Amino acid sequence: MKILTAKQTKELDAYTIEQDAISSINLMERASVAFTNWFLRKGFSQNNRKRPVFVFCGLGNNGGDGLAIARLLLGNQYEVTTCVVRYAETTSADFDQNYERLKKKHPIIEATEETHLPDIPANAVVIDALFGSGLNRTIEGIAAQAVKKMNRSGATLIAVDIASGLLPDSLSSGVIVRANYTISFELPKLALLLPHNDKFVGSWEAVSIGLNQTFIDDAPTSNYYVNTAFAQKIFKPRSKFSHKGSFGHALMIAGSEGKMGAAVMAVHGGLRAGAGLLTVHLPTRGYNVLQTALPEAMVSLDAHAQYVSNFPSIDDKKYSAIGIGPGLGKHSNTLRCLTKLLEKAQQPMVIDADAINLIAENQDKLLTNVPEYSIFTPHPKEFERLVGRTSTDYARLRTLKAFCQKHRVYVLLKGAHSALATPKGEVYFNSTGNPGMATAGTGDVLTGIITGLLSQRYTPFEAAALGMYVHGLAGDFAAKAEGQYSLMASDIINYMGIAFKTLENNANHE
Ligand SMILES: NC(=O)C1=CN([C@@H]2O[C@H](COP(=O)(O)OP(=O)(O)OC[C@H]3O[C@@H](n4cnc5c(N)ncnc54)[C@H](O)[C@@H]3O)[C@@H](O)[C@H]2O)[C@H](O)CC1
Ligand SMILES: [K+]
Repeated sequence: MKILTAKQTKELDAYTIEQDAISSINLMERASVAFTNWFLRKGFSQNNRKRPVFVFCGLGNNGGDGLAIARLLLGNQYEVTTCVVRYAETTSADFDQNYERLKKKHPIIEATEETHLPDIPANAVVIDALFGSGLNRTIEGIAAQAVKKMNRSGATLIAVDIASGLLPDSLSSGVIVRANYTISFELPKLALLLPHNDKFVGSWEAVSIGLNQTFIDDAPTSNYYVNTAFAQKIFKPRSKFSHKGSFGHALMIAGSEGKMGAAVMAVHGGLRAGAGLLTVHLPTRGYNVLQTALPEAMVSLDAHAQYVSNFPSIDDKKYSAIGIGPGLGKHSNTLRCLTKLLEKAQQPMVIDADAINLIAENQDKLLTNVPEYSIFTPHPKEFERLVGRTSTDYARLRTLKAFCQKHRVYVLLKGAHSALATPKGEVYFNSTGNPGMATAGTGDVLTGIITGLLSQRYTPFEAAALGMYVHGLAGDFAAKAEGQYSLMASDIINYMGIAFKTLENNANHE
């Protein structure tokens, strides 16, 4: 799914009106109906009574949506208080039409100064329709006072399209609505996916309003959203005649004294992701642990007991994918081993954890030897070690894209909505996952999954995108069953089967 800019969204809106024989007022009605349907599904009742609804409207089309939504909710027997915040003289034509329609049957509060703003009880549901994608500067005056009042109310705040004050695709400042929910029209906006905006976005959903698909398909963008449909397209179901040789042989180089569990997690992830064969290379002291935990894996033993200091021959292309990093440690011999491996390796690798840290600490020597199209899987701290500090989410995205373009690698920056950047400078944001997954070992599982997929001849991009999606989906299933608090990395492994099965089932029904 594509993520478009505010400017493109406006063009998309206009194109749909022109091409699809729908008037802008009817498109507004569609958007308002889509919002209201979502609202009605949620219900927003307390003790079997509908909670009071307060709608705050601006003067543009976002405000027009608010007026239409107020009308639709009145029709569904909600008790609605509507307030138009008169921060300027001019109003949009579609705002005017919806204003007249609503005013005929419902009183509208006009707020030109703070004392006019209605008091909001804490049990209310507030619909924020002050500004949408047309916002182009910080909010001031009576509109800012309205935002502050909403934020102070303790009520549930729902943003129409986007929280007022939040710019869709650039850095925002000033007062911003702290929404609990955001209902974005048609496509997600970049701002919804960035960590620092979480408090303004809440949980969000994109609802379809039937905007023109040809325009969307043709629109240039470098930002994408990896949803189920996207992952489904990448997923390859197995054919009847496949055998374990069809799914490659993965090599995982991992583990050090006290961190052998990381190797176990990674290997487990790789096997559950369907690697035909998997050899793990690890320090001798990890042998019993590994073979006991995972008899399905083969083991290549290092020359050293406590850390990795060498690696098995990769000359004969025996391994269709190599992953390195989980629990590796940063011993000087391990650094020497990684240096040699990078010199030798001809194929893209999956590079995680201490392998990233070692590369970060020895950039001049190591970075140029990383095989093209390798996949780095850093968490934000590891990424910072690699590229330095960045001051905002937008600056970090720019740095991420530039790093991938310069070194011709993929970087999967982990977090809520993990961001997979490509050598072309595109970014693919993940749709799956939950805060329960911020716990020990989940990154090792991800490295294993991606290595396992890479070994089955998914391209590096496909392996990374599908891997991050399935990892998050398994985490979501695990959280549903076990709750987010107690979720452990091994739960993700346990739910990987169900995650893959959803893709298998859908593929079979196509
Ligand atoms: N995208 C779609 O296909 C549809 C979108 N709809 C809704 O329309 C809004 C966008 O509406 P627009 O009139 O362009 O802008 P806003 O309502 O967000 O803002 C109004 C107006 O206010 C001016 N302005 C901007 N920033 C400020 C500020 N800080 N202070 C004062 N005034 C400001 C500016 O001139 C804006 O134009 C979209 O979000 C959807 O909710 C349609 O209903 C359906 C299709
Ligand atoms: K809004």
